[in-house]
Amino acid sequence: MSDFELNHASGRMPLEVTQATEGPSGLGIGSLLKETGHVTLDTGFTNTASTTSEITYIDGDAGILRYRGYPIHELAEKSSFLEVAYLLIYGELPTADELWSFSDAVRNHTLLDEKFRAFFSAFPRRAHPMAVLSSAVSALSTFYQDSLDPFDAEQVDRSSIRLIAKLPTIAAYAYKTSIGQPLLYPDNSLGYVENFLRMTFGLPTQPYEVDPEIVRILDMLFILHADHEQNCSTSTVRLVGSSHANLFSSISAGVDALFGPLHGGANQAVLEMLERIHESDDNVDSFVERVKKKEPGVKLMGFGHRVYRNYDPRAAVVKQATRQVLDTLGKSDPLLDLAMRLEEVALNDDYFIERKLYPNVDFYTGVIYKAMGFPTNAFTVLFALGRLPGWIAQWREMMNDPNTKIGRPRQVYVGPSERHYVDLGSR
Ligand SMILES: CC(=O)SCCNC(=O)CCNC(=O)[C@H](O)C(C)(C)COP(=O)(O)OP(=O)(O)OC[C@H]1O[C@@H](n2cnc3c(N)ncnc32)[C@H](O)[C@@H]1OP(=O)(O)O
Ligand SMILES: O=C([O-])CC(=O)C(=O)O
Repeated sequence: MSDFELNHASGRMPLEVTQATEGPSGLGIGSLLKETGHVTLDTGFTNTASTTSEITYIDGDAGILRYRGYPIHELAEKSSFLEVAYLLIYGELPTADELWSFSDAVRNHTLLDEKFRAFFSAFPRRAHPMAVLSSAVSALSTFYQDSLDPFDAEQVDRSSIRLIAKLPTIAAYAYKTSIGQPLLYPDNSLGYVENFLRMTFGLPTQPYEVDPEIVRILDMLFILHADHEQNCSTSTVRLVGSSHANLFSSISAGVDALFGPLHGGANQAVLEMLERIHESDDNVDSFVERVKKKEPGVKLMGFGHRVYRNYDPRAAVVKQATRQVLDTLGKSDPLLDLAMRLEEVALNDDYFIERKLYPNVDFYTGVIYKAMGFPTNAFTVLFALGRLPGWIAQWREMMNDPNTKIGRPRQVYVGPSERHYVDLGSR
């Protein structure tokens, strides 16, 4: 019997606690418990690795991000989203033939079952698109019962392709339903992003035209979002998958985790924050003062990151792209000037400097999505479309790792010690 079990059996406080930074190095939690009787308390996993991984490398102090070894700015400049999806999932850049086959497989699966289309009209008009997306992804498993075995490589490949192919269709249909417009079938003569934009903004009676520069920039934004190692949603995908839940269920859980404003939902929250500042008497300086006073609910959204203690390399690329999109569309947006002013004030203020708070990937994306015509509540869906290959790659890596165990953190119990039931009449 281990110390831990003895403690429990005697009814004393069950666990001694070791701070994450002080625990003996090189021991997994199982062995840590066996050898020391101590468990690591690390709320928020600030210093606990949940896995080894070959997919994404981040050096948060140096502002470095690489997918499978390739620097993010090279991929953003030279690659395409489907190529990056292949790289993340299979570990190598595809040859021309491999990319063609992969893209062709995706093209062949963009359609949703007719019965599935009816699903969208069941939601209330004002349903948040992330809630619709998560439900719809979960529901995919009911249509594709032939590809749910997490240990059958061919089935996993089929589910991966289906997800990548159908997510844009689902996202577009969630939007169309919310504004009461008819759903368009995918047009598989178009590229991945153009097809998505057409299903989102096109009308059955009119030809759809979009500037290729807008397509390129949205494709690049998807690349920038495609993976970020063990973030909240990816860890959720892994945790759910660790119980051997199928890929659709695991990804649906990832969508839910992404929804929150501290994670992917920050892109929506940033735009709402900018609009509130713009429409109110609050100017940038007084808003920043309120943030620093930590008024309840007042944060500089789109700032701060658990891993980056230096500028998020993606934020720099997004900032530059914001200007390009506005120029391409011949638009201006006072919210961009406001965001730049907020950034300047924050980056010169001791509160943010001491805490190493910089703009993250979500700070500028909202201004771009707004200029492209997306409603604010659709922004996080765009993040999900980008993050999908990363979720899939991480889930597959975990399933193929012989060391994977069901994810099951321990706790430090701080409730009452044993006490005895008191009859209702005596309380
Ligand atoms: C895609 C992504 O998920 S990127 C992140 C998107 N989220 C956001 O933009 C929301 C705003 N940012 C945040 O809430 C946080 O910075 C997070 C969630 C991203 C990271 O959280 P953590 O790593 O747990 O950092 P934590 O919340 O402990 O912050 C450290 C300190 O900086 C402060 N801080 C962190 N972010 C912010 C912010 N955006 N505005 C004001 N203060 C902040 C905290 O209040 C804390 O101050 P303290 O030391 O005085 O208590
Ligand atoms: O890594 C994180 O904690 C958040 C995230 O997903 C990202 O920045 O893309």
